[in-house]
Amino acid sequence: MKDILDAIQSPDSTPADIAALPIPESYRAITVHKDETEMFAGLETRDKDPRKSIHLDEVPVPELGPGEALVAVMASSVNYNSVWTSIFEPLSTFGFLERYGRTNELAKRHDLPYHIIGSDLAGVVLRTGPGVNAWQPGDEVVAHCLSVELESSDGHNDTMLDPEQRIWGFETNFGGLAEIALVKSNQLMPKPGHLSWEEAAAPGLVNSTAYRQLVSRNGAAMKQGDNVLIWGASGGLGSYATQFALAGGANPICVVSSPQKAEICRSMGADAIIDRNAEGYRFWKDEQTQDPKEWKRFGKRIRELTGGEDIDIVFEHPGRETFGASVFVTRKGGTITTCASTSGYMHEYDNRYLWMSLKRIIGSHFANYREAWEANRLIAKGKIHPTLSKVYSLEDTGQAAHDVHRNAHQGKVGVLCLAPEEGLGVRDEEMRAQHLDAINRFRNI
Ligand SMILES: C/C=C/C(=O)SCCNC(=O)CCNC(=O)[C@H](O)C(C)(C)COP(=O)(O)OP(=O)(O)OC[C@H]1O[C@@H](n2cnc3c(N)ncnc32)[C@H](O)[C@@H]1OP(=O)(O)O
Ligand SMILES: NC(=O)C1=CN([C@@H]2O[C@H](COP(=O)(O)OP(=O)(O)OC[C@H]3O[C@@H](n4cnc5c(N)ncnc54)[C@H](OP(=O)(O)O)[C@@H]3O)[C@@H](O)[C@H]2O)C=CC1
Repeated sequence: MKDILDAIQSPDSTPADIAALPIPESYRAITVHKDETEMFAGLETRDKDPRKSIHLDEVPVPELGPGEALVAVMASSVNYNSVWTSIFEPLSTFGFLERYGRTNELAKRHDLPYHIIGSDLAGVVLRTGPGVNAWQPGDEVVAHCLSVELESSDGHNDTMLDPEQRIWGFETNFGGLAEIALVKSNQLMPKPGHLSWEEAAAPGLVNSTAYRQLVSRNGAAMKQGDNVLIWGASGGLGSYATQFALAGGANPICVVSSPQKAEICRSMGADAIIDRNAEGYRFWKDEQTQDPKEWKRFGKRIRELTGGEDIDIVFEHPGRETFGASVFVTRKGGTITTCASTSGYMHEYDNRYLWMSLKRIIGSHFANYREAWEANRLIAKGKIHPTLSKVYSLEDTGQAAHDVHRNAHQGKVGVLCLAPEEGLGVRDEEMRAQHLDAINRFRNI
C-alpha cells in the first residue's frame, strides 16, 4: 500500500507507473460485522452507538469484474446511510448483500460476513476490468454511489428506476471508507482539480441527491423566485440545497437548530432563517397526536420572512416529526419533495390540505449518472462548494459516525483513507484561490 501511496504522491508518476503497481492482497477497511447485527437489540435509536459496531479490519482485495474499477481511496466522507448501517436500522444491510449475492456468480462476492461501508470517495484508479474504455489507471476521480445493472428496460429513461438499482457501500459491499474500493466504472467522475482529496470526497452523495430532489425535472424542478423551505439547512443535504436555491435565484427559508447553524446559513448568503429550537416548535403534542396550531405558528413565521408568501417547495428529509407541518405550509399547487425519514418513516399529514390545495408529494432518491455528473460539474466549476467541517482518520470513523448520529456535526464530516494529511491533491491552485473562503466556510466550526 505504501508503494501505491508513493506513486500517487509522486509528481513524476505516469499512468503506466500506476498500472504497473502490484495490487496488494489485502487492505484496511471500515466494516460492520454480520454476527453483531443484534448487538443493539432493545436500545433506543439514539443510544445505539456506531463506535461499538464500526470496525477497522484488514480485508482481502475483491476480484475485479467486467465494467468495474479498483480505486485507491485517498479520502471519503460519512453519510447518514453509514449511520443507518452501523445501528442496523431500519434493517440490517446484510439482507441487501445476501439478495444481491443471489443475482449472479460475480455478485456473490458482495455477500460476506462483513460489510465494507461508505458511499463517497476521491482517489486514483488503480485497475479497470474488461470493457472499461473511459477510465485508465492513474485517473484522479470521485465516485458517485449509484450501482445499476441496466439489463431491464425500466431503467433506460432514468437509471434510478432500474429494478437492480443499489446504493454502493450501503446495498453493495466494498464501499469507500477504505484504502481500496470496488466500483462500477460508470460511477466514476473527474475529481475537481481545485479541491483537496477530502474536500472532493465530501459533496458526492448529498450534493447529487439535493440536485435531483430540488433542481432536476425528476424532482421539484426549482425555478427562479421559488420560496424553498429547507430543513436542516446547514446539514449534509441541506447545505447543498441551500446553495442550489441561492445559485438558482430561489429564496431559501432555512430551518436550523442553533444560532451557530443560523450563522453558517447567513454566511452562505441566506437571510430567511428559522431556529426551530429557539422558536420551540412542537408539531406533536404526544407520540400519536400532531398540533395543527403549531403548523400555523410555523407558517406565520414563514410568511413574516417572505413578506406574506407561502412555500413553493419543501425540501423534506426529517420525516415523521416535520412532515405534517411541511404539507401544511406549502402553497396551493406547491411541492413537497422527500428523500428520507430520519425521525420516523410512518408519516402522518392532513390530506385535506394536500388535495384541496392541489399540492404534490414527490419521492426522490439519490440521482442518476447524468444528475450526479451535473452536480459534480457544478462543484468543478466552483458554482457549488464542499461543506466539509471536520476531518477524521480512518481509525476514528466510528467517532465520526457517532457525531453525525448525534447531530453534533456541521455540513459534512470527512475521513482520510490513504491520504496521510489534509490539504493534498490540489491541482489547480489558481482556481482554488478564487474560492478559498467559500471552500473553507464550514471548517472547524
Ligand atoms: C443515497 C443515500 C440514501 C439514504 O441514505 S436513504 C436512507 C437509508 N435507507 C433506508 O432507510 C431504506 C432501507 N430499506 C428498506 O427499509 C427496505 O429495503 C424497503 C422498505 C425500501 C423495501 O423493503 P424490502 O423488504 O427490501 O422489499 P419489499 O418490497 O417490502 O419486500 C419484498 C417482497 O415483497 C414483494 N412485493 C413487492 N411489491 C409488491 C406488490 N406491489 N405486491 C405484492 N408483493 C410485492 C416482493 O415480490 C418481495 O417478495 P419475496 O420476499 O417473496 O421475494
Ligand atoms: N434518499 C437519498 O438519496 C438520501 C437520503 N438521505 C437521508 O437524509 C437524511 C438526512 O441526511 P443528511 O442531510 O446527510 O444528514 P445530516 O444529519 O447531516 O443533516 C440533517 C439535518 O436535519 C435536521 N434534522 C434532523 N432531525 C430533525 C428533526 N427531527 N426535525 C427537524 N430537523 C431535523 C438537522 O439540522 P438542525 O438540527 O440544524 O435542524 C440535521 O443537521 C438521512 O436520513 C439520510 O439517510 C441522505 C442522502 C441521500
